[in-house]
Amino acid sequence: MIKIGHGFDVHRLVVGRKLILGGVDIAYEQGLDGHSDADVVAHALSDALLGALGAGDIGRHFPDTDPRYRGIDSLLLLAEIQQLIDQQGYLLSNADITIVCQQPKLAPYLEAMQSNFAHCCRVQPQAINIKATTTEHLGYIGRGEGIAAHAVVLLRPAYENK
Ligand SMILES: Nc1ccn([C@@H]2O[C@H](COP(=O)(O)O)[C@@H](O)[C@H]2O)c(=O)n1
Ligand SMILES: C[C@@]1(CO)OP(=O)(O)OP(=O)(O)OC[C@H]1O
Repeated sequence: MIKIGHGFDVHRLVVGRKLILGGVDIAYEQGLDGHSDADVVAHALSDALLGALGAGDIGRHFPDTDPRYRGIDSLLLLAEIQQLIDQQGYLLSNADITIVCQQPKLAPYLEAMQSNFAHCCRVQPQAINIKATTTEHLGYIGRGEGIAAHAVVLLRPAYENK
């Protein structure tokens, strides 16, 4: 049986933090606030994968009250989630991700994010599609108060008998 999952996350932009998206360190005057590295794109993908597994969300697996996750690289969390997918006998078929961000321009960084996610999830880069869009200056994202990301994934059985 194939399984679908959806993930959504938002983090606030603040001065004095690095901007890490999809594991890529992006040159910008603000970064995302959070207990972890606040990689909103990795979090949306992680939630989509956990959703497809029927395994809750990243807050349940990696609570923001746990000092082990302070400042953690969210790609490490994604790699742990990939282990759960392996254990349940599934493979990632494809992921489609949309980053909602007024600024900065993300197009130059999308390929590096794709490569990071493909490495963590052990798939070909073509299985991971990442898009960026603004909100045409509307709302909290348009005012530059934060960045959001959406992800949908399909998992397929690794073995014939599932
Ligand atoms: N942070 C962003 C947002 C968008 N892009 C690219 O610009 C294109 C146009 O964006 P609209 O919101 O005006 O539709 C979009 O398709 C992306 O290719 C970007 O690089 N960084
Ligand atoms: C991964 C975690 C760990 O603290 O990251 P945060 O930076 O707190 O990000 P959020 O998306 O609010 O919740 C997920 C958390 O579990």
